[in-house]
Amino acid sequence: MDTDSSSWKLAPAQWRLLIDSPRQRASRLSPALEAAFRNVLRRRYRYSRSLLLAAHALMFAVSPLLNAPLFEVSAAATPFVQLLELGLILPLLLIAIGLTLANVPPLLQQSVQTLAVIALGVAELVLRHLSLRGEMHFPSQMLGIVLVAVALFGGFSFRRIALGAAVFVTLAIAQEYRWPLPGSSPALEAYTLALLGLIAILGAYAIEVINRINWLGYQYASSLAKTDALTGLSNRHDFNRLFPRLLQQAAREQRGLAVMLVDIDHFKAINDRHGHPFGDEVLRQVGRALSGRVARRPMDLVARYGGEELVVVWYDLHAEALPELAEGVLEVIRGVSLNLPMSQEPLRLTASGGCRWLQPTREQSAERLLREVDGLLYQAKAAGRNRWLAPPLAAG
Ligand SMILES: Nc1nc2c(ncn2[C@@H]2O[C@H](COP(=O)(O)OP(=O)(O)OP(=O)(O)O)[C@@H](O)[C@H]2O)c(=O)[nH]1
Repeated sequence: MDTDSSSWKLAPAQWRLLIDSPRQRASRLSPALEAAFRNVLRRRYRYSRSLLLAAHALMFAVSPLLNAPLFEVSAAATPFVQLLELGLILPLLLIAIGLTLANVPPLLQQSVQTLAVIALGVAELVLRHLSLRGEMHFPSQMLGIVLVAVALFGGFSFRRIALGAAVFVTLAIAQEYRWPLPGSSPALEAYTLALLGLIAILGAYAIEVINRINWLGYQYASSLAKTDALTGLSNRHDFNRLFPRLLQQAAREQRGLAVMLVDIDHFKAINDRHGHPFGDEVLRQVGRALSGRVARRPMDLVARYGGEELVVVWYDLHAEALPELAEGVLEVIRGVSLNLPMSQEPLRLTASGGCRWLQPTREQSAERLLREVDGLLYQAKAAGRNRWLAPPLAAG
């Protein structure tokens, strides 16, 4: 389940704000959001980065065939060039490709890939250096092409690309001036390299902004799909998705868990006497009061189960803690402060609940558990409302 998202879960309106803010779209988000965004990019670029590395690996693998006829490597430089291509860069690229496709920690994957790309850049500079010293032919444009390819298909952050490109292009231009090729213009080489460097940097920036907008849009849409528009709590759909997974996780980890169904008392009368919009406002205020006040831990759930019915789940809970927490939920609802529309008298709001603590087994059915808790809620209503009921040991 997406429990890792709990530290950066935002309400739909907050995502909307981020989408509407040009600054947030284009530059960095808060550290937690930025880390989540980067994680997604890392996964998304896994294959394109592998293909990029594979294309270069192929280039280096066939290089022994091309060194003499195409690059015209001198006899003296051949052993060194072959060692660089086959002994150093090719193995590093192959390891980086292997790690990309294997299931290893993302940090290790990323570090090796970054190392492979840096080594690739250094190799290109060395080959061009040999070319400037008359040991082989290796056009300076090759450096720019590799840089653009890495910037567009590598999925590296814009900042890294900008820094890497600046260093790479500066070094490349410096050597063009330091060892100018007879008959060629270092200024023209520098111009081409600088232009390709600029394309790489601007391309990486544009891609990052587009990715960021897409990611924010996806987060906005998915938070809308999970949130009840009136109360701002999770909706039934999201609850139905998460609750069975939570039961399974509790069974796996042998954790206790409690579930409570809560129903606002005499809500029909509130609607009938004071109008549907006022009923809506009551639900809105109940949602606002509950969110962030009850079941606040990352794995807990608070959702609108239906009409004026809510559901709360506490994960990793001891049985003895339930009475106080269940009473706390009813107390938060009692504390909702609203004046009646006509008389301006304070509304007296109460709710009833049915709850149960359990340590689930793998066979535990979510539906059966909810039916059982619903039965207790029904009994709490029948017993006079404004109370919660649980199976005998923890009854309140
Ligand atoms: N304003 C408003 N009312 C809703 C909404 N969803 C459900 N309701 C109303 O909630 C009321 C629920 O009433 P009942 O299920 O009969 O129960 P009750 O009046 O709360 O009585 P008890 O549950 O027995 O205490 C119905 O009148 C529904 O129309 C909503 O989104 N907004």
